[in-house]
Amino acid sequence: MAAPSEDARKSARYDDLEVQVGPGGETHQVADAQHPTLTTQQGIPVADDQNSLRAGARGPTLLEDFHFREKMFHFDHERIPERVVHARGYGAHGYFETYKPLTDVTRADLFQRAGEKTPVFVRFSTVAGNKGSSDLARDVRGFAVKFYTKEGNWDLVGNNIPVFFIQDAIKFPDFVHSVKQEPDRDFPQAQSAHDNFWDFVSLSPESMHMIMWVMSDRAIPRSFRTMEGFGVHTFRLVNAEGKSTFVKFHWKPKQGLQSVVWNEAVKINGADPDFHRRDLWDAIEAGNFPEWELGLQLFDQDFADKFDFDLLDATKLIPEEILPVRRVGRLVLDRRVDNFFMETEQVAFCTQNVVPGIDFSDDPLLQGRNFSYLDTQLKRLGGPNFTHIPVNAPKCPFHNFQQDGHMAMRNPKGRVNYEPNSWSAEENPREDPLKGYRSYAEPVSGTKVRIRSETFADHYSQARQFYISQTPIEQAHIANAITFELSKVETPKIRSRVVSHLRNIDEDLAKKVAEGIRLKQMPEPATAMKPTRKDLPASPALSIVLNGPKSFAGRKVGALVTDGVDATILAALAGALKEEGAMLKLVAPEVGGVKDSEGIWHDADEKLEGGPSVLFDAVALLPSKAGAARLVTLPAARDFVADAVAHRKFIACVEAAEPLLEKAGVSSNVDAGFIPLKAPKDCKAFVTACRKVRFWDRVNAER
Ligand code: HEM
Repeated sequence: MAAPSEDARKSARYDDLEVQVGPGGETHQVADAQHPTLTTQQGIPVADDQNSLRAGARGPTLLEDFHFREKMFHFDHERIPERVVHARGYGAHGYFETYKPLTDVTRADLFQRAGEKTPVFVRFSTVAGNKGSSDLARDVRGFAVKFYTKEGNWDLVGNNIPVFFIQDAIKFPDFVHSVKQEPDRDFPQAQSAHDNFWDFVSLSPESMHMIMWVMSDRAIPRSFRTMEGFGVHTFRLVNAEGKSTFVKFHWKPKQGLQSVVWNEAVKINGADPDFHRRDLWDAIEAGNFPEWELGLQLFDQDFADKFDFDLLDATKLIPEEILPVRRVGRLVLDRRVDNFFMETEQVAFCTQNVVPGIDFSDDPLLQGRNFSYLDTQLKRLGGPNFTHIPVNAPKCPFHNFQQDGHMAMRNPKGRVNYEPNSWSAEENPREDPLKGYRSYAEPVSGTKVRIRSETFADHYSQARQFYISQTPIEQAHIANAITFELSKVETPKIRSRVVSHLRNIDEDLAKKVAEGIRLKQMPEPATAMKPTRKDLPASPALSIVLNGPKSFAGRKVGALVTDGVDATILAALAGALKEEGAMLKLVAPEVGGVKDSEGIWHDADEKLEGGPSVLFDAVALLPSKAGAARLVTLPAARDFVADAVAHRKFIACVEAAEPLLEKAGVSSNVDAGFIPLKAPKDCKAFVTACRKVRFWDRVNAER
């Protein structure tokens, strides 16, 4: 039998595409003017990427097939360890612009000139879940910013919550073990609603302030774009004269604060587990660049001495009403990554990456973090040279004598690799006492002890202050969240112990939770090292609802449409949203789209079953009469409406949608959150109403 020819290919057409097929029917696409030649990693041109080299068309694969070997070897080694915490994240590039020089408080180069733009890379993340977990987990969000300044990289590795669970870094492994999946069963994934977490919490009263925050809507943000960020610890700024000023860092979103409600979060996780990353990607692609202002709370030792709490304790914050936040610049994210792995996955933040003019405090949590990040990245990124990866490399000139190690890409040039030396060489850097980093000369002395300072012992006062600073709906959400989580805890003693701590925070909250989990007997309040201070006033800055957006810009309306949708209303709605800077997404029974009342075709953005109302900030019900008759037969259409009502969204509806409202069991529920669209001009009123984001006054709506 004649040997089969490798050239025996025929032309074939798959609808719009012309290809070649081999004798086995496999598709071949060949290099041409638009498509460069495929090569191996060694640059060798590849003739056939569909078939391995075999002894005969049906024979065994040959060991000499270097192309197959290289391709499979590389694939086999694609994975690297995920981060031990904050594994799931999403990043983007942008810049930071300084408003005014801050020479009075810091010599940090990026703060020296008004209008100076410093490139940044930002990575947002959840903490507990694995890399493939859902975005809307109830969790803290990481908010890590790498500033590529002219005097080196400064990493502000923060969170969207200004306090933390623990006071001393030595508890971090225990805390993280407790919140991640339980070790014997490896579940639950990305959830704190389980025994181990609440067991740890119930035995760690220092976590109570943070618990109030993570059980609040802060832990289920609508978008990375609508959350604040915080450096958490007290840091130091140091000016050219060596004077130190303490600082707390804040990021204030220009988009305003906005969160989802829990029932919505649960459903978003099913409908679109990538909700937050898609949102950031879409916003940047649409030119809708998210912005935050950098805020500083600046204070000196006198303020610290007079303040009610220890500024070295990361479970405490300074209310903005006591110490206003000075806004000093803006962060704009205007460029998505080119490649997720190269940038977002390989970026390595570290609290120890500080530049001249920025320094640490003795916060024992911060001190421990300073050790942890480099250590973990050595393992995660496989060697000490991860600063050679472009996303981690400084963008200013840099020179040192560090060399070799796995994957070294830029050893010093020339003969010199040590100093002092007597060579004059191409690359021969020297230290610079004037420009170089100098640690703040803080006098330090003390007895070597393992002891927690008594100044860290008040665990409840600020937890209470946070709770009383919330609006009633937000307080209800906190009570519901704790009730939900404790209902997943199987051990009754743990549930009861948590309530014993809540009694030290707010009796009414403790009662609501106790009733919610149907506790047989109310526990005594937990022994408190320091009694709860009830005189701390509410801080309105801590509420999300009181700090919502000023406009509907950057938000999305989901319009439920069918064939025959009123063309003038649809056009008016699109126009009003565009004017506001918001987006319109069409949801239709089929993804192919609908024909409007004037016979014009509109492609749909989502098929109804894949585009539930939880994905949108507000909805519009725009079916034709015949369309509504069809929608009432579709469960997904009824859920679309019922969920929008339950989640207290603004709902615009044409008259023809009435049967759908009725079928969803909500027609009797009509309130001022429903905006009838009788004429095109009503669309503007709808968009104006949407600026409030939610119609919180809807009675008994939430499920
Ligand atoms: C003792 C306490 C802490 C320790 C030991 C610790 C340790 C770690 C470790 C090992 C990572 C993974 C880093 C990597 O693989 O690149 C990480 C990530 C992170 N940590 Fe912490 N952490 C602590 C507390 C905190 C606190 C209080 C914050 C917020 C202020 C925070 C914010 C972050 C963020 C945002 C990331 C993700 C960085 C990224 O996006 O790559 N951590 N932390």
